[in-house]
Amino acid sequence: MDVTQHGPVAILQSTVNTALNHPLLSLLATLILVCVYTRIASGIRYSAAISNLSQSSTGPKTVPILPYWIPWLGHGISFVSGGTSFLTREARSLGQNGSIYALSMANSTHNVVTSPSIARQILIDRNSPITMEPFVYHTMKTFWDDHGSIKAVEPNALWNNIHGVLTGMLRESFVTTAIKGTVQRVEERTWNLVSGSESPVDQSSWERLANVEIISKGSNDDSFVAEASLFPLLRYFVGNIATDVLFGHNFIENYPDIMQDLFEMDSRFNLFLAGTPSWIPGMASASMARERIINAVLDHHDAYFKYVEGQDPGPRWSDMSDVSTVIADRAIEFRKAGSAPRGWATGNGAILWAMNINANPVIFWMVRYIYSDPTLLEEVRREVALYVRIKNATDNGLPIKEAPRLDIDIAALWTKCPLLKGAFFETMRLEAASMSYKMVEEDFVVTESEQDARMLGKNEAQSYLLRKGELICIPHGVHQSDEKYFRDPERFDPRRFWAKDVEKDNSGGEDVRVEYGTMKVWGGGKQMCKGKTFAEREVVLFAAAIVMQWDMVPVGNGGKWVHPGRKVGAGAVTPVKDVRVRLSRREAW
Ligand code: HEM
Repeated sequence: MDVTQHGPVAILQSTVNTALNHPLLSLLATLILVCVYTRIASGIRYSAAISNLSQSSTGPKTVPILPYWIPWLGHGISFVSGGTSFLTREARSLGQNGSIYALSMANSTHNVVTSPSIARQILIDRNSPITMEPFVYHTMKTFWDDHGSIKAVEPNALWNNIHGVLTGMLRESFVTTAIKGTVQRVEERTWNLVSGSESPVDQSSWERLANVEIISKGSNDDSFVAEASLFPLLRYFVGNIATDVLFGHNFIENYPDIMQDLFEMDSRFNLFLAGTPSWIPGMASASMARERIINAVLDHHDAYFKYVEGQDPGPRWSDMSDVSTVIADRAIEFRKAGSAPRGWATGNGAILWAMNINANPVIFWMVRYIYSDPTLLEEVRREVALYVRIKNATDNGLPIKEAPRLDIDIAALWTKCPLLKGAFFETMRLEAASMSYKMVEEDFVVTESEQDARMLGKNEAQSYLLRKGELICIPHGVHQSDEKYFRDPERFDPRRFWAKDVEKDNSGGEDVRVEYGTMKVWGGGKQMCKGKTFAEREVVLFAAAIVMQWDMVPVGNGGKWVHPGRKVGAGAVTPVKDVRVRLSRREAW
């Protein structure tokens, strides 16, 4: 048909006919048109917001939403797949306007804050009208599949009594007991991080998961050389002790594979959060692991309730006296609030998860960084030698002697070892790209500091309006890798966080202060990391013990330590490549 002869009606009719004859092609064309329209409309809106930012009018500015192609979903795919790397790229490409920008995802606005002064105002200022509650409900529903049991708990009981127990984790009473138990286990077990047993049957779970292989048996029982995959070795060694400290030794004995399930479930964190159903390929194994964790915690709590009521919880739970106060008190508060069992199982499972997803990889990275620099290794060993000693067991007169153990002064490791502490802070800067997520409860204005504005090359500080119902995402890793704040950001510098007056210090290190500065790796506000005080001691404890007890060199790469790449997840990054190392025990120093 010659449409030029028949006008607009004929054109429309012809289009409809073509669409009916080629439905798939038409659908595709419509989708492309919708995406192009979305990109143009969001681009125009973005340009208007940017030009408004550059005008010197007073009053708060609108946060520019980056342009996007796909309606409703917006930046969702890039965010889920790229995480902090994607957010960093966008922030850097915005130059002067990079202190705060917004993404559109699932039809809501997510304000991404990269300026440390705005982050501080949101996290620390108690008057900021922000909440994390919707995000917690969402995480419990999608990641933990709580069947709505957390939402069903009366809010006052949930946010005051049950959540309030977590605040106790920051108190000395919790930290002292939990750290004392951790120190004791590290003192006893570091000797057998690699036991020397060749058969997997005699090896511990972390040795089996790290594929420990004995390379040379040595001249006596203790001196051997072994190869292991360092990341699983440390992740599971730490996880085993941490779980024991949190849930008690019966739990880890009854559920020795719980850590594997936890990390399996965690490997799909972003996909769970995006609402991906468990029948989608690749999700089944993580969903089954989640169900096993929930059932394990249910079993544990069932026994614990019997134990506190003076009933017999059965032979598998013969000693529940070492369940930590945080798990015990929360279980009891959940029950008092009338929660369904799935509520306390997922709620306390989440504590186990929070305890292991950051600290364990951080310990791996810290150990790797220290060994990869022979001078640093030597300096750290010299610094901690007084506080991590080796004690031979007293002769019991039997043919099989008890293994030597460490004797660790944890208080001194934290207060008198600035190099160790500095290496910990620097490891977190590079490898713990944590994220704080909040929701705005009322419209409010945030303002960057003059100093942050200058850092971005602006003449004056700017204020931004955040609107009720919008979300705030603070990706701490974007700031932690910003060369404006951390010179030569890719370089590992264990003295970077030493306070400025260190040059005047003549004490040989003891009086050096190590400060977080603008780094807010623990988040902040009501939902700040409750494990902070514990984790600070835990990380330096494990790192110091391993560094003193073991020698290690990498296998492959010509014996050089090569960065294994970063896999982004919910917590600290994990290595992309296997880090295979050769270990031998140090028996004296
Ligand atoms: C290096 C290790 C760790 C890092 C970097 C870290 C970081 C974080 C961050 C960024 C948050 C969210 C804060 C926010 O949204 O503002 C958080 C929450 C939390 N962390 Fe940690 N964490 C670590 C270790 C631990 C450990 C060892 C425990 C347990 C003993 C723990 C328990 C928790 C809990 C319970 C929450 C939730 C707090 C709440 O909802 O009130 N964390 N952590």
